[in-house]
Formats: sequence, structure tokens, C-alpha cells
Amino acid sequence: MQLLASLTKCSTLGLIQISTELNINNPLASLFPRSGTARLQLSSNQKEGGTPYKLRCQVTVPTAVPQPHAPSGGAGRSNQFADRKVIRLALPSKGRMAEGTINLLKECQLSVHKPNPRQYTADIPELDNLEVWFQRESDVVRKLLSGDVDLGIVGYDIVAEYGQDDGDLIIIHDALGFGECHLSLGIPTYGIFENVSSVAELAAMPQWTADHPLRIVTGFTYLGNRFLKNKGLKHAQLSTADGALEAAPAMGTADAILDLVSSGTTLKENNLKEIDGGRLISSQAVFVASKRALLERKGVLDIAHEMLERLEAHLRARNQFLVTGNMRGDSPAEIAERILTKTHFPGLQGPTISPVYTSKTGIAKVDYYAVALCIRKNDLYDAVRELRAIGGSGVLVSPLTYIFEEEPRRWRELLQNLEL
Ligand SMILES: Nc1ncnc2c1ncn2[C@@H]1O[C@H](COP(=O)(O)OP(=O)(O)OP(=O)(O)O)[C@@H](O)[C@H]1O
Ligand SMILES: O=P(O)(O)OC[C@H]1O[C@H](OP(=O)(O)OP(=O)(O)O)[C@H](O)[C@@H]1O
Repeated sequence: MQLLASLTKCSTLGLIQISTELNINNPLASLFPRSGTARLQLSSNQKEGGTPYKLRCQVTVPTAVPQPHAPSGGAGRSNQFADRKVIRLALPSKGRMAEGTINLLKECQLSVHKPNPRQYTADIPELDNLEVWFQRESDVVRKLLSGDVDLGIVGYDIVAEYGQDDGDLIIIHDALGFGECHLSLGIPTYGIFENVSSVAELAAMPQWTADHPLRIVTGFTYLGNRFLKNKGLKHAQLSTADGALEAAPAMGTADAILDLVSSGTTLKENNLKEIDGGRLISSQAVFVASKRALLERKGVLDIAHEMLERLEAHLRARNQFLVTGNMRGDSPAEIAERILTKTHFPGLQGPTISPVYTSKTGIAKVDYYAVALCIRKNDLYDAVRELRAIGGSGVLVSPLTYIFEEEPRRWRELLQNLEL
């Protein structure tokens, strides 16, 4: 296909003009954006001995139509990938995710040591040959895809938006337990939207036409475009803004927003609401890697393994208490049976039961046993009640720091995913 194209800024603010020349027998339809206008001019070109006819086509496109973020995968991969020996972990440089990440790593006994607060690098003394790079969240994902970093911690929303389903991104841990939110459509609670309670109803509103589409402002154009397509929202148009999106409908600059929601307070305070079918994704912080780095750079898989073990052990323990109590009984087996049949709390694999030796008469003797159980924090009071009901006393409750399993499920899944 012969296609000559040039782009010129038009004098009219907010428009760009695209001029193209192309063979008359080429399909034109794909060149016309839905909201642009085209001017066609047919001319003979025989004197130059080239293609007999040329069709000159000018397309005018509103610049406000947002394009998805430029893909940054395969083609943009850094050619220094193979030369680099040091392993790189990218962490969010600012905001709530930065704080949450540093705190989580600290709780896993991985201290991020930043020699100079004004620099963007750090190290983690517990992990050899690892360099930490602090980056904006979108850049964490871009740099994973370009091969400039190997591992990262970032919100899943950002992986989904900037990763654009690139097969090189692999999520090692999908629930790090902070930065929980969801990406959702928010529409006004008032005016023409007052009785709208689902995306289907929104799409069916007669107000939206090709000339007057539903205007949605968002920072998530990739996910937003996919959502519009999936939901059949034909007459809808996305625009972008970096913050304070919730103000746009009241200002009249958009009809709806597509933004992150956590408690829902910001939506509510701006007279906006979520509707059925309007939730795009749920998100929280994730541990993510470049598949290529895991497979090809020496040491990346080992570091991923160690970090995953520590994260899993800590996150499992975080929701549990260690509960110990004394119980009279004839034998450990008899006590175990009482716990397993008469309570809802068997512990991790089952209760740990050990004899308690007393020596009132000078001779060691076993009258009762100590029972140790891991109990979910939410179940604590029910568990204490049930233990008491079967003869438990002197119940002690202590926090748990780590629970190391034989091998984390997510590690097995990672190896499977990598076909190792
Ligand atoms: N209300 C929220 N509650 C919990 N997590 C959130 C919330 N809003 C956003 N997040 C998570 O935190 C990430 C960063 O959002 P945040 O609004 O803090 O950005 P930021 O780092 O301050 O950048 P910016 O200044 O560009 O807004 C989001 O990508 C998302 O994963
Ligand atoms: O449902 P809520 O708990 O009210 O949280 C939602 C708000 O949190 C985020 O903004 P953030 O506070 O990070 O400020 P930002 O707009 O500057 O990103 C998000 O963009 C929403 O505005």
C-alpha cells in the first residue's frame, strides 16, 4: 500500500489536520475517525508515469479524542538488557503506594536503605545484587516492559492500564493488602441521571448521539476504551485529566467520570454515584515481574522467590493470632478429638498439644495440657468462647509475625506459568 501522510497543526485551536495521498483502490474507511471530517480530491497522475489516479484526502480530527497510552513493550525493549548484571526492583516514588510499599517490605524484614533522600536509588541489604529504583507508578510498568527493571511493586490498576495485556508482565503476588480500590464509572445523582441505575440504562438514554456523545473524563484511557466497547456504549467519548475528576460533572466539562473509588466518600461528596455494571476492575498493590527477566537474567528468579516467601509468610500471619490455653484431659489424643469435633477452630494443620508437668507432691505429673492454635483475628472471640466451653482456661493471645508454609502456592503457580 502506498500511503503518504503528513500532520499539520491547524490554526483552529483543538484540531489537527491530517493530509494523506493514497492509491485509489485502497480501503479508505479505516482512515476516517468517527468524529473527524474528511475532504476528498481526485486527481490524474498519468504524466508522472506513476499510479494513474490519486485521491487526496484531508481529515480533521478533534485533538481532545484521547489515544490509549503508547504501548511500551517488545519494540521498545532496551538493548542494554543483556549487558546488565545487577537486578533492579522498581518501587513507587511518591504517594500512598510508596509509603505502603516501604512499610510492607520493612514488615518482611527487607529494609529499603536510601543513602541519599534526593536520589532515586536504594538497596536492600538482605538481598544481594539488587538495586531499588524509585519511579512514578506508570513508569514502573513501562520500565518493566522496556527491560530496564526486572521486578516491581505497584497498584494492579496501573499494571492493567499501562501494561495493556502485554504477555511479558507476570504477577507474582496479586494481593499485597494495601492500596485497595476499584475503578468505576461515576455519574451524577441529579438531573437526567437521577433515575439511572445501570450501565444498560445509561447506554439507552436518548440524549447520547454521534454529535452529542456521553462525555467521560478519566486517567484510564486503555481500560476505559475497552469498557465502552464491551458495554456497547456507542455514543460515548473519553477525555483525560490528571486529578480532581469528581469536579468535572458539576463544572460541566464532562457528564461522567471513570476513576478510582475506595470508601466512596469523594463520589458522594461530589453528588456522584456508582451504577450496576459500572465497575471495571478491583485493585490493590501487586508484586509484578518481567517474564523475560525471570527467565533470562541470572538471579532474578531467586530474588523473586525470596521476596515471595517473605511476603507470603508475613501476609498470612498478619490476619492471625496465636492462641494458647490449658485444658484438663486424659491424653493429647483425647484433647485433640475434643477440639476437632466440638469447635470450629482446628488451627493450621491441627492443634498443637503438649503436656504441662506439675509437681505438687515432688513427683512430676501431667494433669492437663497446653493447646496452641492459629486463629483468624476476626474469629478470636468465638474461638475463645468455644475453647472455654470444652474446658479451656488461662487463654493467652499473641500476635503472629510470620507463617512459613512448606512452599507457597503462588511460587508453584509462578513456576508453572514460566513452564519451569
Ligand atoms: N482512594 C484510594 N484508596 C486506596 N488506594 C488508592 C486510592 N486511590 C488510588 N489508590 C491506589 O494508589 C495509587 C496511586 O494513587 P494516588 O492517587 O495516590 O496517586 P499519586 O501517587 O498521589 O499520584 P497523583 O499525584 O498523580 O494522583 C493508585 O494507582 C491506586 O492503585
Ligand atoms: O473513595 P474514596 O475513598 O473517597 O477515594 C477516592 C479518591 O481517591 C483517589 O484520589 P486521591 O485521594 O489519591 O487524590 P488524587 O485525586 O489527587 O489522586 C481517587 O482518585 C479518588 O478521587
